[in-house]
Amino acid sequence: MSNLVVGKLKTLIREYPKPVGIVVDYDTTGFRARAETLPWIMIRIGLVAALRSKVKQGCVGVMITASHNPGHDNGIKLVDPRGEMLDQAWEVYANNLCALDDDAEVLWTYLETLMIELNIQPNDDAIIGIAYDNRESSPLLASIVKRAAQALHTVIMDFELMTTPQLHYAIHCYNHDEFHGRFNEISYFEKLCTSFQNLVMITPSNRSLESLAIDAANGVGAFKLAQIRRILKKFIPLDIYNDGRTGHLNEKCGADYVKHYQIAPDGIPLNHYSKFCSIDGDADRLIYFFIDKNNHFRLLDGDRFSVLFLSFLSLKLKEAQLFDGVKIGVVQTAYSNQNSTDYIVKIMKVPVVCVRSGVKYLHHKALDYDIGIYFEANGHGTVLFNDDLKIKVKAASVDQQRTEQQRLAAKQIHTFIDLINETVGDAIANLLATEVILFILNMNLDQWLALYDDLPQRLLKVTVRNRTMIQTTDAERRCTAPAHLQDRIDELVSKYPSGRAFVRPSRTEDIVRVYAEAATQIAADGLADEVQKVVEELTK
Ligand SMILES: CC(=O)N[C@H]1[C@@H](OP(=O)(O)O)O[C@H](CO)[C@@H](O)[C@@H]1O
Ligand SMILES: [Mg+2]
Repeated sequence: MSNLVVGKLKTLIREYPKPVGIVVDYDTTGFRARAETLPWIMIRIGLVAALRSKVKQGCVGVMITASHNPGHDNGIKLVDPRGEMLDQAWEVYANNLCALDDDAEVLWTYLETLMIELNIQPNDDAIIGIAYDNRESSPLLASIVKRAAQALHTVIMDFELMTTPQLHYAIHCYNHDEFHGRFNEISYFEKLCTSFQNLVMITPSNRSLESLAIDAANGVGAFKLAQIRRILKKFIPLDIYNDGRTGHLNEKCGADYVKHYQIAPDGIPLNHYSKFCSIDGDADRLIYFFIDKNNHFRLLDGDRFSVLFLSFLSLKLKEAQLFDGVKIGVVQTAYSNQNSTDYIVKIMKVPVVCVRSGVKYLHHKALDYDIGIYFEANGHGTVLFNDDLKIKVKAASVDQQRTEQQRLAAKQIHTFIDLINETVGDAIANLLATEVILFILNMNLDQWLALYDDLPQRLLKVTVRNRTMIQTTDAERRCTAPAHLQDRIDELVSKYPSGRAFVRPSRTEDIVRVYAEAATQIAADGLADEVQKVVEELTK
């Protein structure tokens, strides 16, 4: 066995050597970099995926994508058998393998030690499901992962072109008894579309749903949305722009661009619609926007989804007489607008917890609730419902002791749960969920926006010599290094009414992010600029 594996690894290493002196770090988004620098990493991740599958005795997912990064970048991340992100302990193994010398014997020695430690045999069964986005570099990178995993006796399921949330869901299905190891794309779309249609049909109304213009970032989501559009054409007109046929991936379009620059994307006819949304390159982020009557661009970001989904679920729980006794909570990050937090806590009387950025931290915290709603401000998030809650809601929907209105509300929640991808935030599922909530609550985007006013904010990218000089604590809201940085930020913030600012190193780009909020846009910009200067001074 060992000779065979070492032989295969030797061939792979010869084809895709590790550049000298390179150091990489697997974090919440996996590995991400210029595509041409990634092949050697694919070898290591293929091996980690195979071992993870052997340990868990289940199918592990491998997604090749760099999400909202430019088309020349790519990346890789692993999905655990329950459809969730890779267990953090395994990030260490991935990093260790990447740190080793580029030598097949050395890699094999490490793998052998790990297998003994984890009590697995080299020829234990392993299976991985692999998918990629529509970047040019994706098929080659996927082929390297497959070859490395196959060196450790791994069966490969090749899903080819898929969104990140689709892969998470596919892996969940594969490992879940009720799906008998089966997943197919059509059944996933049917699940989403059927729950959407059912929600529209059971809701008494004589209105119809207005067209939605979707900016698909020229990414993989465009191809998938085209299938949803076809199935739902009698229920809602979905018009897809930046559909990947001519434009470049994430270039002046997509959820990250629109959120970051707070402007409309290129390639979408702004005069023809009253509502728009943007998804990102791998379709796990969503944001909405519209042009108001004064011709101003108005953004509805992740915080707004938390508020909208919470409003809908609280209302329906109350109507179904189920609200008391249900533990409902919202998870946010430091990037959430303070006014959204205040609205949820003070007006809606629902607790909010702040965790560090990166969806896996939000997801983990949301599991503490019967209904845990989590969204990053950038539009990545979902809702988690625990099993007891699901049983309670289903029972209430057919309980003849309840009034028709109570049963209907329970049925609306029950059907809504089916529309949500609970494994990870799914832009396509969330877009349908948003549309149906707006329909049920009879709200337009103006009314949704009017629930609260955002505090003006500014987000800056600052290039520094070494971003790891900046260290943080308290859900990344305060700095512990370099010395005096936090005191200087506190001093600046105290000059601004409703001021708030923090600094943290990005985990996906080689930059430091500065965030500032204040009572006016001029003040938020001023605070952000002042904090940027302090960061530059103290990291020289
Ligand atoms: C301010 C911001 O949007 N940060 C994003 C960004 O992480 P950074 O570590 O800030 O680069 O990308 C992550 C992955 O998509 C996402 O989880 C996170 O929220
Ligand atoms: Mg993404």
